[in-house]
Amino acid sequence: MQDFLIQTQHLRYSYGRQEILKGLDLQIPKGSIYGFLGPNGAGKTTTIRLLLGLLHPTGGEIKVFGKRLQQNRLEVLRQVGALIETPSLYKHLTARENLEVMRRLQGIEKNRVEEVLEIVRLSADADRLVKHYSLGMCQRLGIALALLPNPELLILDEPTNGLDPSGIREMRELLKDLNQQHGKTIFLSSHLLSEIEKTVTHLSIIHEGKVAFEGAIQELQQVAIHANVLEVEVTNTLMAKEVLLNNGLAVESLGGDWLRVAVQNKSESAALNQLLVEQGVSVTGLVFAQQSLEELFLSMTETSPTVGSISSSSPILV
Ligand SMILES: Nc1ncnc2c1ncn2[C@@H]1O[C@H](COP(=O)(O)OP(=O)(O)OP(=O)(O)O)[C@@H](O)[C@H]1O
Repeated sequence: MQDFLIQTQHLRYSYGRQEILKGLDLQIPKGSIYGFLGPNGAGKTTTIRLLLGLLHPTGGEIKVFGKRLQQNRLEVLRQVGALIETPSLYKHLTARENLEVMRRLQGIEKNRVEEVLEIVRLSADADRLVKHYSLGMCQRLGIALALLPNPELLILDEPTNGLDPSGIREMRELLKDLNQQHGKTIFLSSHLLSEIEKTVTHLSIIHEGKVAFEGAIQELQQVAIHANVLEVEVTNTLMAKEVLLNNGLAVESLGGDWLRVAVQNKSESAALNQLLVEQGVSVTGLVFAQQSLEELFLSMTETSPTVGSISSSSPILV
């Protein structure tokens, strides 16, 4: 049976009357790099605060390492390293001094400072003042601080937010290294699939307080492969739309003489063409388009799903 380091069941949270999480079910496999994805304001930081016991759920349950968080908070959180938004650092101290302060406070052995500096690749800059660090270096120092007690699980809130492309690349490499060489399970949030799709092994997508997708990245890629659309140019869009709708197809106007129709695969273009011609509509253009992962993510998190959106109720071509 798969071992999950974090499990939430029907997790609910409200700020006053605003219900942010409406029954969130998450399962984070041990050994994974798990991306927690959702648009701005979806409730990612709120979920992370709940996972760290900084907020209390209004409903549902959280288990970390198989134990109920509320009853075992201190014991459980000892094995969790976290970075929420930008790390709190002493800017007038060096990286080594920042780590040293935390090491002493937590009663950790001295050589751990050198180890974590090496892991986050800051050894060469360890004696520079943090106020001269780039944002990417500050983020890596934040991760080094979280790593001091050698936790099994890391929870990171948007660790690539605001980083330039080279900072994002360094962060990706660091996360993979932490996972593969140091055995850490990593839960990270992001609002951009493109930033994390090369890094994560698993992910979930939240939309309107619930999970719209959860699974391995390959499963999402499979969904995208099957999420095809046909773009059709016709002489009479009104009539074409009626024919397609009458045949149970999801149709969207693209402007001009073009319509977009959801299909299962390329071979269905011929059937659609025939259907329109038989009903007296001339087809002057047909383009088959496969959704990218990013388009799939956007369609899953749009307020009203469109033709390209994927759900078990997505219409399928005859
Ligand atoms: N302390 C608070 N009091 C009231 N509402 C809040 C508070 N914190 C967050 N919210 C609201 O809860 C919703 C979710 O916020 P949250 O920060 O969890 O989203 P997020 O997915 O992390 O977004 P972002 O990517 O923008 O950080 C938003 O509508 C936000 O305005």
